[in-house]
Amino acid sequence: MEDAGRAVADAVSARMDSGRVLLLAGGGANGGDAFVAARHLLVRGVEVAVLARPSTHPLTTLNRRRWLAVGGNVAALEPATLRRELRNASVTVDGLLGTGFTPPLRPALAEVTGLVNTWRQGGGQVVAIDVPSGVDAMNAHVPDGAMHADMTVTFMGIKPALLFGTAAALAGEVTVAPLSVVPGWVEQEALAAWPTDAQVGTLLPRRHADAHKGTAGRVWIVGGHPGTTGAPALAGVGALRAGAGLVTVHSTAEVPLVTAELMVHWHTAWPPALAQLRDMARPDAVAVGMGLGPEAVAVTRELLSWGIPTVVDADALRPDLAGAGHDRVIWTPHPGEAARLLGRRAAEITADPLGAARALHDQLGGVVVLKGGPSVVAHAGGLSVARGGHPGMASAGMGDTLSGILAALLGQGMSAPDAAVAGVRLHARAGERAGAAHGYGLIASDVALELGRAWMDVARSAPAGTW
Ligand SMILES: NC(=O)C1=CN([C@@H]2O[C@H](COP(=O)(O)OP(=O)(O)OC[C@H]3O[C@@H](n4cnc5c(N)ncnc54)[C@H](O)[C@@H]3O)[C@@H](O)[C@H]2O)[C@H](O)CC1
Repeated sequence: MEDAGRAVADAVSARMDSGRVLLLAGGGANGGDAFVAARHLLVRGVEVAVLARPSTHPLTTLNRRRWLAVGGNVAALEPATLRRELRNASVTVDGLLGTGFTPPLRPALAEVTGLVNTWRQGGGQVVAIDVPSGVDAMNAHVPDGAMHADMTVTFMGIKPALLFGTAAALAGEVTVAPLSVVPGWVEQEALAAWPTDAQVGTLLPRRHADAHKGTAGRVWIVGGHPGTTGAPALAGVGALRAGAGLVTVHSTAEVPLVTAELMVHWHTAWPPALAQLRDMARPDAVAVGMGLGPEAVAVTRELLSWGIPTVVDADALRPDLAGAGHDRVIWTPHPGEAARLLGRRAAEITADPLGAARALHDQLGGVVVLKGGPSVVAHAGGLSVARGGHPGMASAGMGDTLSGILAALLGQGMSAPDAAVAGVRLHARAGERAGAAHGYGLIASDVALELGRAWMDVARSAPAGTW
């Protein structure tokens, strides 16, 4: 609790250079964090006021006493006192309810969150402790009356509500405060990893002076059929822009020549084409399924039997292929494809992306990338959630581009888990860059063009000497 409160005080100090801080302390341990934060702010010379509900947690009672012992005051949290204090506050710290919240929000607290949300709309800043009050930490759905925060300082790993759905919009900027616990405890106990660019950057392959297109990876894109030829082309460009040395599209459709660097092998039909592919030198990685059409399952089953690093996407994401995979396969469903694979509704997938990704991994094995904002990676080592991205990425072809990126990383020798974690972040970072450059109406080609700069952003975030 001491570490937590100090982290909150650090975050508040960083957001303001003057003004009065109002801290709202609930009865549980979330309120205890607020009392600790108030004490740290006071000794730093910050003007502080505390309004509190009766303490029901022993550590909150203890820290309430410590707050009084350093000369702090505390008044009962009532609507009238809250209105008065809000008039003088620049920042309000929400320490009312944390992970102990059980919906629905009781009327007395709903009145409090309503007053603070109205104040915030007038320009005040809200810093939430652990989760915004009224948000169920484990659920992306938000009950009415929850607090709206500009920043959330959370502890002991990320919570689903801070990452997905409408709940994430209430959290504002999220930081995970390190608490002094037994080393490895967070990794073991945390629901999901939320790797920083510094961590992702260490995963990326290095390019050396003697590199050539063979060492940069030979990738096949197997997809397309008459009428859907853009998907494999976009995947091919994604692979090239993610560093693949040689990319060939194999299709029974006339794939457009979108760039001279992308090779296209036009086959007449799949059964004879598979015999041809079997006789060719195996690629270092293959991505299959994009726009592949009705023969996707048969073609994918054959490619999976080769045991090479494989990305399975789009038309190939069928329950028939469960059990046909292996450890070097990355499955890349969006929520609709995930619903088809799991026999659930898409709304169930988006309400609990971590649970859905875990269920998909149980069904398919290998590595699963449940695409979304943000994407979730599920592998034998656990779950990992991508940071960043851009809402403009909600447009056709973004998934095809991601499949190409993943195949390129596999082709450069990355393990399937590392390729998935790094690939979703590179894709998201490129989306952020494209969003900043193009504003509204992003297309997948904009994102592909930013991949090289996104790669360097992430790579350079790694500890000095890594790159
Ligand atoms: N996880 C860690 O290692 C740390 C957690 N810390 C902080 O502790 C809170 C969780 O504390 P807890 O006492 O379990 O619960 P809360 O303080 O969130 O709230 C419980 C409090 O609220 C009342 N309550 C519950 N539901 C409702 C409701 N619907 N309406 C109104 N009131 C409700 C309940 O009766 C209790 O009185 C965590 O978030 C962290 O901030 C540590 O301090 C840091 C390490």
